[in-house]
Amino acid sequence: MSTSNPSGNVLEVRGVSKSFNGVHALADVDLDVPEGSIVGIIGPNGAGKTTFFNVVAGALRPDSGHVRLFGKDVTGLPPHRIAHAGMARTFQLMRPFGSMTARENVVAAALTRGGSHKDARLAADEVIDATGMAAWADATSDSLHTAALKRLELARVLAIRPRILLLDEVLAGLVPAERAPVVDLLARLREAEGLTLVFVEHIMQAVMKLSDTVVVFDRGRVIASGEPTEVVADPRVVEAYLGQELTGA
Ligand SMILES: Nc1ncnc2c1ncn2[C@@H]1O[C@H](COP(=O)(O)OP(=O)(O)OP(=O)(O)O)[C@@H](O)[C@H]1O
Repeated sequence: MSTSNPSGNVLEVRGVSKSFNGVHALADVDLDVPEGSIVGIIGPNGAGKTTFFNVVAGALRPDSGHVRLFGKDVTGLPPHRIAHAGMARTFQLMRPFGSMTARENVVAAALTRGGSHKDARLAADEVIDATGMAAWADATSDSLHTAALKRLELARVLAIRPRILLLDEVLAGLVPAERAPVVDLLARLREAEGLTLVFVEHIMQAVMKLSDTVVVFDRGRVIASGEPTEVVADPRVVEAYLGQELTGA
């Protein structure tokens, strides 16, 4: 798929709405994600953040609106077609193959890019090192604790070598000492490989550190968007989200 997209945006979302039984999970959402940028999405529980990822990644068809990826309209395409175009995502609930080792799960992800088993094993070794999984990479996935599963989920999507990555709360369940290496890795991948990243996160330290742009969802709408320091000072954002969240972050 071409990168010669005149807008310079990897992802463009226009007027996307999605309702469930009359509940507006998304209401007329617009979002631009420039190539190589990091966009942090925040908002209270039920604001529509996961629904947004589901629509963008093809798991849900929007009721109206459009999603463009690398300049091409991908609205309503199935997830595998969108993945093939260069987008990968993580899930809040991780679904590794439990009887396989962590390493085998990462190799399986790398194989989805095509190429040989040998290439997939090399790619897996690289992300296993980068995500700090080496010590337990040969444990079966169903024996892993939450922090390890989070790392595995991240390694799995990185092994796919996406051009744009959607991360849904990859830091939740990690203690602060475990979060820093993941945040550093994401920053490095953007610098080294030009990875474009859109991430949903409640850990505000990470949001402030990583994001070029912070987008705030509330009741299905984007209520603020802009530079991190400006957005967190916006009274609407404090009222909708940060007032309660900052005390617990
Ligand atoms: N499959 C579904 N069926 C019915 N309602 C749904 C479904 N998915 C989401 N919703 C509703 O849509 C709204 C947005 O939910 P969503 O999970 O997108 O929010 P969120 O911002 O990701 O929340 P959280 O931070 O808790 O993950 C909520 O009211 C939720 O109950």
